[in-house]
Amino acid sequence: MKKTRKNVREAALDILESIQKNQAYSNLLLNTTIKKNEIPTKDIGLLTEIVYGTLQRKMALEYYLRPFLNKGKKIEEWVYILLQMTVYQIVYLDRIPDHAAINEAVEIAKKRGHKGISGFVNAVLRNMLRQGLPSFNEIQDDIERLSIETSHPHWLVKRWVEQLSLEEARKMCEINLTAPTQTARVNTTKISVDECLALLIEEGFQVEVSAVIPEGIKILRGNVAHSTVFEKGYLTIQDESSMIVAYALDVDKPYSVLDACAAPGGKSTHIAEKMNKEGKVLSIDLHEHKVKLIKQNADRLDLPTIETKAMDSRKLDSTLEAESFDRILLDAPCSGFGVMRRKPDMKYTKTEADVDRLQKIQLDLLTSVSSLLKKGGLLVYSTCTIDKAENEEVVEKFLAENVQFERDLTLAERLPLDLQQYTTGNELQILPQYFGSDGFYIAALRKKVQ
Ligand SMILES: C[S@@+](CC[C@H](N)C(=O)[O-])C[C@H]1O[C@@H](n2cnc3c(N)ncnc32)[C@H](O)[C@@H]1O
Repeated sequence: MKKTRKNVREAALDILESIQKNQAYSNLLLNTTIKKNEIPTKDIGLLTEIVYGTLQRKMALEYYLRPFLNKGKKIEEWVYILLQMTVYQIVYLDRIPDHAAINEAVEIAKKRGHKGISGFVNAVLRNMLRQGLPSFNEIQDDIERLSIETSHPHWLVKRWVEQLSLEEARKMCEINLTAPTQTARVNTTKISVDECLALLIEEGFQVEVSAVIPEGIKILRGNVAHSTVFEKGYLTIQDESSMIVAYALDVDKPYSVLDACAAPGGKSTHIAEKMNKEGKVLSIDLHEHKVKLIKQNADRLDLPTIETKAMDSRKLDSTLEAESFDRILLDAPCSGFGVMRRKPDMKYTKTEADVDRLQKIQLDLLTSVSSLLKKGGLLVYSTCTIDKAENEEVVEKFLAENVQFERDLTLAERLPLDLQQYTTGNELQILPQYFGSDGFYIAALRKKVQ
């Protein structure tokens, strides 16, 4: 039987439809669709852009389309998605002529549906071009306008405006619509930053040193996951904000460290590198398959001081010896609002109830691991979210119940100079707009000696 391959826009429509139906992850679907349809390398960029862009801007695209759709008339889901992805190309992709985007949409509608549907698609899109797009300024309410204009759910924007300010919320919503720059951490137990940069440049990558983390680098062109430098264990792909954690944990000596939520091992490996392969790091994660990833990374980076275990860190106090670790990191499971631009589908699936559910898990984890810390030891709590309920509130509640802990007010002193400005007492909140990293939160807590 002849295999029918789909072109870029048909493939994009398939992916967006699957995400809508099954809430499957966009990155996995992209990879399988590219393989299945043998999408040529030169078209992968466009496919990725249409899929991510349409997802990123979904609410704005719906707003643009609204005046041109008959309110009472139900349209099939795939037709609605086809319209959205075409409007995305018309409005946001300058290199695609409007008529080309419309013609492609009409062809897909004809092939998948019938003449009636293709006529409808053609009419809606051409009407829109003729009459122009509705302006967001027609929306009176600030929160609603920001929500629709930047395609973030209303409840989330409201929360951010209340917790930050309208201006900060706007900056964050806007940066969430842009593609992140790849960053990586040099394994300084194997190579210096300068040598690593030189090797990457030799391999054809465009790279520069991070402005905030001494061992961090920014990749301006290319994907270093496919480099020889990566294969040799000289690099870990990691966001700059995640690299701050090992600094906060103060691991300049060969300590005994517990990383209680460790997979895939980005922070465990950084800690082991910072201790220069001395001391020990016990890296635990709930899932066996994820623990394997930590092991793989530790092996690739040649870090034998990392030991891995699959366990529930809410129950560690019954298996590990009390007060046996100098340092404990709890990089907790969280809503991930700080990494939204990497996972745009998340915007439409998370709910406010998730935040409350997560706070309970975070507190349970924190309480459980706290008994394993030596007196005078340091406990770092971190998340890749920017929501106070999962950050400041968790820390406050934990401290209220655990009087043997106090805020460690020396956090700023341990951080690279340019990051110190973002700390308040024992806490650090990074918003993505500060220096283009993910949003991230860190709190440092000390177990009192007496
Ligand atoms: C934010 S991720 C950790 C990322 C990791 N620290 C890194 O830098 O690569 C949170 C991790 O917590 C794990 N996790 C969730 N609940 C857990 C539990 N009860 N016990 C241990 N690990 C858990 C998840 O499987 C997930 O891998």
